[in-house]
Amino acid sequence: MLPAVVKLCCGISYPHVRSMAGLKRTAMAAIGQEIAHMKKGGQITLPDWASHMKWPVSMICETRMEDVKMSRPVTLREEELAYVRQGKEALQKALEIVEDQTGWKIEMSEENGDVIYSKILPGARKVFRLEAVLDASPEELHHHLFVKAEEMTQWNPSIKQIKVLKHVGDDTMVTHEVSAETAGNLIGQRDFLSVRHSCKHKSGIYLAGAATHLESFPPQKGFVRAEDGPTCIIIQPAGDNTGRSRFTWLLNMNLKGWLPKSIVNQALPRAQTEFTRHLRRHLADRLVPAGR
Ligand SMILES: CC(C)CCC[C@@H](C)[C@H]1CC[C@H]2[C@@H]3CC=C4C[C@@H](O)CC[C@]4(C)[C@H]3CC[C@]12C
Repeated sequence: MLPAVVKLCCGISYPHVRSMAGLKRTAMAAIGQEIAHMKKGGQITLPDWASHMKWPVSMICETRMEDVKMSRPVTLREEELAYVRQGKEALQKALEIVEDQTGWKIEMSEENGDVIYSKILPGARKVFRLEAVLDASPEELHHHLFVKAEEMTQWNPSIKQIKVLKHVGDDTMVTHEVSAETAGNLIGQRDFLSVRHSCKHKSGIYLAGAATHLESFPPQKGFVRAEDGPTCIIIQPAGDNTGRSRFTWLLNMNLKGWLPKSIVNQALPRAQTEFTRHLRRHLADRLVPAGR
C-alpha cells in the first residue's frame, strides 16, 4: 500500500518538478541529494521502480558547496570557490534553456544529420542548439574538449588561442580564448574570459561555461571582449552500442560591438557548424596511425 501511495505522489508531482524554477528548483535539488545520501548510507531503501525515476538533469549536477570543500584535501580559497559556484550556476542556467522545449525552430539541417535549432530568449537574445552524433565516446570528447582544452587550437582553426589562466580542482578552470578571423572578416576577432566547468553524471558528461572576471586579466587592447554563456555541451552515449555520442551544444553568445543582428545570427550557427566539422576531422585523424 505505502509504495503505491509514494509511487502515485511521485507520478503526480513529476511534471511540476520538471517545470520548477529558481529557489523551488534548488529546494528540489537539495531533497534529491538528501535522498541520494540517505540511500547511500543505507538509512532508507527505495523500491526498485524508484531507481527509474529520473530527476531533471538540471538538478543532478548540482553539488552543494560544502561537498566541494570536503572532497578536496586542501581547503579552497574563497576566490576559487566563487569560480566553482559560477561554473555550476552556468550549467544550471544553460540546462534550463536547453530543457525548455518550447519555442525552438529548426535553423538549419545538414546532410550529415546535424541539426541546429534556434530560439529567442526573453530579452531578445537568439541562442542556437546544435544536435549531432559524433564518432567518439563521451570520455574521449571530454578529454579533447575539456582536459586538453589548450590543444584545441592545434586542430580547430575557429579558435586562435586558448589559455588556461587558472585551474580549480579537475573540473573548473578560467580560460582566455581568442576567436579566429572569420571569412570576409565581417565580424573581427573576439576575446573571451570564461569560467569552464565539467560535471560527469551517469546520464552523460556536461561542460558549462560563462563569462567571468579576473582582476589580472582586463579586456585586451585591440580586441572586443565578448561574452560566452551561460552555455553548455551535453555529451551522452548515443545508445546504439557503437561507442558514439550524442552531442548537444547550446551556443549563447553576446559578441558585443556594433553589429547588425542579421550578420550575427548568420555567423553564430556557421561558427557552430565549422567547429563541429573540425572536431569530426580531428576525431577521424586520431584513428589513423601516425606517419600514414
Ligand atoms: C566571431 C564569432 C562568430 C566567432 C565564434 C567563435 C566560437 C565558435 C569559439 C570561440 C571560443 C570557442 C570556445 C573555447 C572554449 C571552449 C571550451 C570547451 O570545453 C568546449 C568548446 C568551447 C566552448 C569553444 C566553443 C567555440 C568557441 C565559442
